[in-house]
Amino acid sequence: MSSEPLLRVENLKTQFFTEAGTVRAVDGISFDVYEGEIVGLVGESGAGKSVASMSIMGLVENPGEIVAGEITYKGETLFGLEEGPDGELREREDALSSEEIRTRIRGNEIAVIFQDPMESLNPVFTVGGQLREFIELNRGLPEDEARAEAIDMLREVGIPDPEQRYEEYPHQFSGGMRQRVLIAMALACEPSLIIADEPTTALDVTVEGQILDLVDDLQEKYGTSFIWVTHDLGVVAEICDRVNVMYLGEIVEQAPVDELFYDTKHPYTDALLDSIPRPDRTVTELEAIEGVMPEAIDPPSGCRFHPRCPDAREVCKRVHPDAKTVADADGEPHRAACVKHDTFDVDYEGSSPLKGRVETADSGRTADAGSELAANPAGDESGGEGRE
Ligand SMILES: Nc1ncnc2c1ncn2[C@@H]1O[C@H](COP(=O)(O)OP(=O)(O)OP(=O)(O)O)[C@@H](O)[C@H]1O
Ligand code: NI
Repeated sequence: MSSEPLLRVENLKTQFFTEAGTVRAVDGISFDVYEGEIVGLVGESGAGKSVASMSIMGLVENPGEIVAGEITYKGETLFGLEEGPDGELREREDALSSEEIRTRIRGNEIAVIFQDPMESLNPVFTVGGQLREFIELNRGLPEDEARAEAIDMLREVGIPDPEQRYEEYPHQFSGGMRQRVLIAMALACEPSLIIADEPTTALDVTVEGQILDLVDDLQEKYGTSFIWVTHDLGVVAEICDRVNVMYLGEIVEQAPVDELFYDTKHPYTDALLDSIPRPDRTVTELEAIEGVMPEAIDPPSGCRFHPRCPDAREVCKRVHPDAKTVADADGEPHRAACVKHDTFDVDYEGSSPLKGRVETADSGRTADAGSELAANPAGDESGGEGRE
């Protein structure tokens, strides 16, 4: 791992100013992505993973705004604030303009893959035509070269008979094949970083596994870095090198992937791990996280996870923990935001355990929500009964 990260996100805060109040969607997160590594952003629905991704891409839309922090990519400032002469915060002068980010960074340097390929592919044009046009526009290649390149890319991402499939329309492709096309598109400009926002969530597990294998291979071949957004720690285990666990806009644990799994330091990560379906356990035996995640408009006092945390004590209601290094992971810091670790020095041991914690910020919804995360990891509407 080289000393300078490819991407550095420091104390990033992104908020939405809505009629109901200020949504603190991303609330002071910091993480790095080094060259050639796959970094996970994991957490339940609403944790702020997508907003964090959009912030990096400079794609936060009204009523949203990045209100604090710094984003640095290859030594250039994508976002940064400074105090102006009038004492007001303003965008730093050395920060790239939105025009520069659009033309020079997005697509060419940092590409995105979204969950739903049908939103990114135009149904009325052939798959090959769209890929070819994208390559023509972004790499300035003449049409015939771009066509050859597009076919090569389709082959590269494992589309069989690429010459023939080139002429087909998106609806003629399966979900997994469409996702492969999007990966081809993301790779087409040879970006240094790809942000993948739950690209395999809608796929069945077999196809998901194939896509993850493909990404692993391509990552090795091209040396591309990835930010992999998912709610699924199983996916994290399969492809990530390092992981950031998000809860209500914050990163509550950050560690190399093996450390995270074998020396878990945050009760929320523990709960997420317990809710992963495993072959040796059936769904009914899964331990679920109690309650649902509260709203980012009015987060709980102290530690935001305390209303659902099995380890919560009185002190957790009062003290808001910022992530600190709580262990050394082969020379890399293992960070956690939980006061049960001695580093925090707030007399957790002397504090009395919270009882009857099941009521949360909105107790009306918690009655049967105990198994929500475990039974329904995709957050879809189908319910989780019978899921393996
Ligand atoms: N345009 C918007 N206006 C108001 N609030 C928003 C907007 N977009 C996102 N939010 C809020 O920001 C918070 C974080 O949302 P985000 O989409 O980043 O979550 P996520 O972790 O990506 O969840 P999921 O797994 O469901 O995709 C949520 O509380 C969400 O309601
Ligand atoms: Ni999302």
